[in-house]
Amino acid sequence: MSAHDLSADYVIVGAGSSGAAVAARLSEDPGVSVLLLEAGGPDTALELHVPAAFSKLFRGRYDWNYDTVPQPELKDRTVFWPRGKTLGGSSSLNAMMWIRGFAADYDDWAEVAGDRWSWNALVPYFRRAERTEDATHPTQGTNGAQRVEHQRDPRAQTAAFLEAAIEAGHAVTPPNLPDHQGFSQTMVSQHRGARASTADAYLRPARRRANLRVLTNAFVRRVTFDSDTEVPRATGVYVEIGGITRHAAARREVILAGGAVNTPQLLMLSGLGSADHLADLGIPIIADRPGVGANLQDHLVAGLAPSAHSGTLYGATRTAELARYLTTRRGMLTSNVAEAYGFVRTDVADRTGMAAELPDIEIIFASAPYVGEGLVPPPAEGLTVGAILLRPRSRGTIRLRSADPADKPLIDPRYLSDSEGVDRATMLAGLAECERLLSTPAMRAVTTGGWVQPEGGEDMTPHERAELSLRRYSHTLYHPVGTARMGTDADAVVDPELRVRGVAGLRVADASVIPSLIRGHTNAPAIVVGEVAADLIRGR
Ligand SMILES: Cc1cc2nc3c(=O)[nH]c(=O)nc-3n(C[C@H](O)[C@H](O)[C@H](O)COP(=O)(O)OP(=O)(O)OC[C@H]3O[C@@H](n4cnc5c(N)ncnc54)[C@H](O)[C@@H]3O)c2cc1C
Repeated sequence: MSAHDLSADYVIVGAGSSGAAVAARLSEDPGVSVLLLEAGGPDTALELHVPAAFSKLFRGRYDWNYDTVPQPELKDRTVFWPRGKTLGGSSSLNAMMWIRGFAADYDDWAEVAGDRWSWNALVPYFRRAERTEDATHPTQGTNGAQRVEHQRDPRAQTAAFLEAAIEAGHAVTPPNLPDHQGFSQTMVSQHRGARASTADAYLRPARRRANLRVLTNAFVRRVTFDSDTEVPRATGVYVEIGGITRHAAARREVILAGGAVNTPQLLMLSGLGSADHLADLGIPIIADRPGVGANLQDHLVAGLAPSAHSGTLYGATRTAELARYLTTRRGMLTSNVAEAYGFVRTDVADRTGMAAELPDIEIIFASAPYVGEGLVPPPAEGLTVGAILLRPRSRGTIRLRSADPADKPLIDPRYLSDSEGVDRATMLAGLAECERLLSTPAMRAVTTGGWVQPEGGEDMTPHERAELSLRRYSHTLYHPVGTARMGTDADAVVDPELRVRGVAGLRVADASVIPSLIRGHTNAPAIVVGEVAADLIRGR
């Protein structure tokens, strides 16, 4: 590849959790050339690497800075949706929680996309991806690309929370078991107290390869097709670099890895989507694929933030903490904030027939009051105990605002919109469990009885606090998936080999293909999707 020639065997769009893995694996073969195009800049800034600083990146230059459309069930609020825009993508901006979910979640994928996506079939990919410190289960990798480590300096309140879980009758278990998971201290995608993104895990070790070219500040506008063939064939992408739009030609395939918001946006801009929607915007149709941008699922979280005695991350911005971090990589700044979590099954799961022994709520614990969607610094010493809706029934959409690639897409997760109200009932049951945990002796010992959020919570009933927390303060846990769903059925956007139906030479490899949300967090499965995609492309 010469400096001016933008052609390659494989053109990959997006250097995020999945895209970095695909690029690194494909370029292991010196016989093929790989061009990785990333819209964001390089990941050199210090704040990308200091764990506790992650929410300081929100609405900054490394964030696509999205907001949803108003959500009727959340008092018509818009919800802030950050997405990483740099090498590593959202793995460079995320909260570093490594939580793989349950084996049953992946077996659900296999139900719609075939056995290749079952838990048993994916275990070798988890093992290939992970480098786990003190692995406790044979399905955990110890020699893979991605560091998964213990926190170096968890807060004392985190131990109190795990004690509270036991007092409330829950089991404390090792993290990342395939089933029967209880409460655990979070393992993190970090190495020695610093963030370990997929740029660290996959791209840095591959950077000297002559056959891998990574371009940053390269904004892809759309995929190009040769429509003279029987089935339109992807020939490359138009990419804007330094204000100039150029064509990057793919000799073999184009692989979209722009994430669950930008990948459906790119597909629609390229003429793949609902024919009516594209026609409204004057976009020439390559294939009528109504599934593009549909099936959007996200994890909603609603937190309660009691006031706490000292020692929370409220103190993390002190100069002494920065000095400690820079000299020893220890102290509060190594925290990923959400230092513990646990899985619970509410009585709603029993009523609605969720398979036995599986949770419908994750309780998340942060040793700081996570308020204002993370956009404001902790206002006081406090904690957060929140409920995450693990398996939402509500489904939303990504749609284009216009035919201009620079326009932000319309994001409508339709939170809590399921007709039977199961999502809302589950969240309220989850918040009741948060209150139960907060009333244990272990939590009472570290909290003051006052409230940071909801403000004035001491004068409210638990139900009033739950209602406020859900309607006024709930927000995304940043886990959108499903907008270019894989499956064997005709409505699926991609087939089980991740090839976009209706065209040739185009695959999707990112969180968009995930057909249903896991009971966990989405970085690990996004990386695994990238690992599998590379094998599929290599014909393995
Ligand atoms: C604030 C935040 C906190 C989170 N916390 C956690 C957590 O603690 N644990 C966890 O497991 N998950 C977490 N997640 C979710 C997890 O990080 C994502 O699910 C995962 O990174 C998604 O991977 P992806 O490859 O699908 O997309 P991304 O990693 O978002 O990658 C997409 C890449 O494509 C690039 N791109 C997009 N459009 C274009 C274009 N047109 N041209 C060129 N490049 C483009 C983007 O800039 C980006 O680099 C969090 C996410 C966020 C945002």
